[in-house]
Amino acid sequence: MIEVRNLWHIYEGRKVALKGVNLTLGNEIVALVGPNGSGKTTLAKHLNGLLKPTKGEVIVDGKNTKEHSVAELSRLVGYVFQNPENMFFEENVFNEVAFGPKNLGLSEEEVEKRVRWALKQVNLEGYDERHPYSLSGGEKQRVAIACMLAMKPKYLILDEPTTGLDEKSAESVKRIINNLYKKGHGILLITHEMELVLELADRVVLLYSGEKAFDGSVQEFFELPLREYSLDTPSLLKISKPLEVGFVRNVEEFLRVVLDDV
Ligand SMILES: Nc1ncnc2c1ncn2[C@@H]1O[C@H](COP(=O)(O)OP(=O)(O)OP(=O)(O)O)[C@@H](O)[C@H]1O
Repeated sequence: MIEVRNLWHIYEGRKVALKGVNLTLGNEIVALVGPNGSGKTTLAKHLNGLLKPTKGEVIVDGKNTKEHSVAELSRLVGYVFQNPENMFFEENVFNEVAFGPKNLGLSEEEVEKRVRWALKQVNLEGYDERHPYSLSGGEKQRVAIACMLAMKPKYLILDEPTTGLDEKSAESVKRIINNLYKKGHGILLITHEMELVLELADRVVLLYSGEKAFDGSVQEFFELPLREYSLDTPSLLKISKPLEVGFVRNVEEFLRVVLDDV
């Protein structure tokens, strides 16, 4: 369990980015949403100790982030940044994914085992020799997820994992996220894509001006006046509301309800 207790973050230059945020993350998919500048990235960076609280505390499976290094916390909390390709620096996929486990000081055999396992999780077996920059956007995103998985973290933070991907790649990344959740990972999904929230999340946390404005179910979230928070309503809900089909999470559910009524 990750527990964020009364977390304040004030950047140098005195920008108050988080104002007393409380949050828990267990084995669930929590969507972290909010307008630009509301504090999402700042909050996420606290979960693996990249930032330390100005006030309050963050406890990851009993470890207070103030008392543990980023290296230690990264074993527990993996973070896939937005536009991960900016972080690739090895000449092939195998070495890219092996980089983290090697740094943990694992044996060559264990490193290879982890790389093979991680690439399998994201359906990139056989991509070992490919140059990371030669891959498509979706494949790069999957390599970035594999890099993180190879560290075997319990919790995953994914920052805009499907933004900029074509539909097929986005579907594949969504499937991977769902599988990881089913395997027992806690997942924090930072996104501006409300379709993704509707389809994948168990719970939604809305930040507004550094404060938690909402923390609850996906259905309750989509009943909020989202425009006031500069957020959109997914097209599926715009269509389904006037048809009074109730709350549906994806096109298949929508069709099932609509066709049942015919
Ligand atoms: N290193 C920094 N120094 C000073 N202020 C910062 C720094 N990083 C972020 N901020 C400010 O803190 C506030 C929260 O920023 P943050 O990046 O956490 O928001 P966000 O919700 O992730 O935004 P976006 O959706 O645009 O990525 C913003 O006002 C931002 O300008």
